[in-house]
Amino acid sequence: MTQHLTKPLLGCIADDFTGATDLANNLVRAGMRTVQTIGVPTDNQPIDADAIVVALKSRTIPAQDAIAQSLQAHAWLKAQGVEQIYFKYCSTFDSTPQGNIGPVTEALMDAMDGPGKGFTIVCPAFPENNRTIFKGHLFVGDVLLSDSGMRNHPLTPMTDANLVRVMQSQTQRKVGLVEQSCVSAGPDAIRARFQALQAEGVGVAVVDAISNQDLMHMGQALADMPLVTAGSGVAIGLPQNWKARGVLAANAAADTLPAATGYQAVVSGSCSVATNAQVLHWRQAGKPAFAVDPLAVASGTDVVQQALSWAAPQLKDGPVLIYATAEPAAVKAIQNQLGVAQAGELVEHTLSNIAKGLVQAGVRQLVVAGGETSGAVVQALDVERMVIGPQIDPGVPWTSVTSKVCHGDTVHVTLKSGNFGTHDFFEKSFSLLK
Ligand SMILES: Nc1ncnc2c1ncn2[C@@H]1O[C@H](COP(=O)(O)OP(=O)(O)OP(=O)(O)O)[C@@H](O)[C@H]1O
Ligand SMILES: O=C(O)[C@@H](O)C(=O)CO
Repeated sequence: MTQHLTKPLLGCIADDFTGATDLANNLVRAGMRTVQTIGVPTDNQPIDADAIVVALKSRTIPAQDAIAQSLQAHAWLKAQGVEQIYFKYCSTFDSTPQGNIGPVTEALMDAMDGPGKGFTIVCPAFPENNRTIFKGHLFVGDVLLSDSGMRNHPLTPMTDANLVRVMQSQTQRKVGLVEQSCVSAGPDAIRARFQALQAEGVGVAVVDAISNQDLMHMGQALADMPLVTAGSGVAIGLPQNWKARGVLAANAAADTLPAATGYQAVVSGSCSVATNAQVLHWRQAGKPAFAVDPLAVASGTDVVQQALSWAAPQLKDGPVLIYATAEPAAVKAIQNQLGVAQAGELVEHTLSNIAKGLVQAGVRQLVVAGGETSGAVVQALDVERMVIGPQIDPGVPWTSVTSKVCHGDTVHVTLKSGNFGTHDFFEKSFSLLK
């Protein structure tokens, strides 16, 4: 008997791994059966899902490489038959003056065909996680992006909150703005504004959003846009379009994972404000924690072995934390000695080897903090796909993976974006799996 597969409707390209699970989480919660792949699959086997998220690690690599990988993902998704492409970046618009958000957006726009190909939006808003956009300015909680902890990010310091200006500095296309007063007026007003902007020669519109209601309005106005570029928030407004057309069944959130087994560990390479608070909370509770010193690694000490030998005898007693997380001044001092990219890579390499060793030692519930760190860890675990499970905090679900480093066993993994999660996130994650 021929098996009937549903053709995927939405194809997503995420520029980091935590961002990919964040997006997949929002799609699953909005009723789309979602599959997340690690990198671009090497075969063209049809995937039975409503949405596919291809997770790349392209946020901070050279722009030309990010473009090449994103175009490859785009071609693969198109071959799967998706109707709409979604380029997912960070809710804090993490990028450098060289990109990669602008260059990748332009390359994807060039690759589009059909009506609407010359126009797209930019919208990192995610109100549930306190990322809002007003008059083109991105707020993190109560402060402008440029006054938030993001100004000290180790790889992508964000020092300008004006998204029109930031995006314009990364793209040849003219950037315009759809203000919140228009967004709150509803989908017709937004569509009219899109047309007016296009008539003025605008190719990319930053769209304000301060609430989920704004995102739902925007979602309707995006129904026919072939390429959407956004954080994960905009995704909550898209499924309604397919539901209205009767091509998306009402799925109860498909977030059931197999039962969790094995030891528990946290590996943290994020230096964001929220992660620093989470590490502090863990340490202040007297729970086992091992600090990775990047300078020791650089001087040739086998820190991976040290960390694994430290962890081995205590894994049976409960979760352990291994972290390189540090406050901005300490990170700066390390970067001054090692170089920014070199320090980042060194720490990612160390933490991913530690994560691999922990899984080989029997860890089957693993919390990873930090987008770049998560990318390195998931690659080290040799994983092809992630199944999305229940949400721990907005933007962060548990997932389950099949890892080749433990002979195909199931490992429960959560990839926590740097600035997501409450201060007790690590403890809460494990209690949720029980
Ligand atoms: N002590 C340290 N000194 C220098 N660099 C560090 C240190 N600890 C971590 N790093 C590097 O800082 C970078 C942190 O980026 P990562 O994406 O993992 O976290 P994040 O930016 O907080 O998360 P997200 O991208 O999800 O917001 C990584 O490249 C990591 O290797
Ligand atoms: O959008 C966010 O903030 C996250 O999904 C992310 O991309 C962090 O790396």
